[in-house]
Amino acid sequence: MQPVDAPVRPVPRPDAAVPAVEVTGLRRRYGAFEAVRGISFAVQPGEVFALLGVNGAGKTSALEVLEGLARPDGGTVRILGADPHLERAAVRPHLGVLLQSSGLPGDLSVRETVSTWQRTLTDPRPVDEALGQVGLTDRADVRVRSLSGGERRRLDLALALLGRPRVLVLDEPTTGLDPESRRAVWGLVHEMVDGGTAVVLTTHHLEEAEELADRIAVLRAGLIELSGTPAEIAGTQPSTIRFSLPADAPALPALPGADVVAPGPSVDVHTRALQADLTTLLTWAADHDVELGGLQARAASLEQAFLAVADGTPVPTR
Ligand SMILES: Nc1ncnc2c1ncn2[C@@H]1O[C@H](COP(=O)(O)OP(=O)(O)OP(=O)(O)O)[C@@H](O)[C@H]1O
Repeated sequence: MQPVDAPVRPVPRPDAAVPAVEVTGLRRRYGAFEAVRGISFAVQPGEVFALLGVNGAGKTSALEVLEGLARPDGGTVRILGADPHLERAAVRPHLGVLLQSSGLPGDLSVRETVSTWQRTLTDPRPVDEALGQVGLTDRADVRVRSLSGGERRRLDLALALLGRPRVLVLDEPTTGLDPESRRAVWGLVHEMVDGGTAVVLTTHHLEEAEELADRIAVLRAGLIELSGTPAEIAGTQPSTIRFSLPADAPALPALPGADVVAPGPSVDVHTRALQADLTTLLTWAADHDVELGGLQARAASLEQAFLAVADGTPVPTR
């Protein structure tokens, strides 16, 4: 077996046609329990890939293998063509990692923490630039233990970005951040991606996945249940037309294939033919001089698709 941290072949240059991240049939076990049960995906330079899933779905267990912190129990992981565990010395200079909890020493100041980290890197950003990026310039001389939770998270992110990584792995990057800081983090991720960095992230904020991710995989019990662009994933669920009817309205027209839920005057039509069914309803309403009160028509959201996977509702294959 190759010793950990042995000098190994360098990773390919940025212009090489190698996926930034390639995960094939990844499995991760804790004793008899298999937390990740054979997942595969690839992420290209300049792409953001989000792993979503309810608590315990296996996201962190998978990310720890990408980060080189754990070995797979099956399958392979390659970061820039190299094994992040066995070829750690080659991968590490190009990999930025934001763990779910970082455990930084509390008695160092923010500046000392960044300077210490900087010494382990080959081409780090200057400390002031790193602190400015995450809005911690004014907190540079404060001890880490005195930072708020959100400030500490931003320091974690500064450390992840410090080495100008080609691959960035972010485990719940904005948990605990206020809405303004969250937007600032999104801006930083966009900047990194524009510079060609590949990003793999997990989040419980679906609007974050919608904002950042080019592609998403939804994990359930260690398996990828659904994957695609945010729009493709949302599109696995029916759209909804919602309105209310006056008491004397005639019977609704037939809407073949739609699910019509009308517990009283309010009506929900769940449909995979939004435009056709909306046209039928509007024509019917005009013909019968009926007003569709509070009419709304909306495509399904990522949240609906996510909840359907979490509930174990079968997702139609496309
Ligand atoms: N060290 C461990 N020993 C035993 N089981 C573990 C260990 N770490 C994680 N697990 C289990 O593996 C499963 C997946 O955990 P993991 O932390 O990967 O989930 P997750 O999707 O990241 O969840 P969360 O959203 O809560 O962070 C869970 O059932 C968890 O209890």
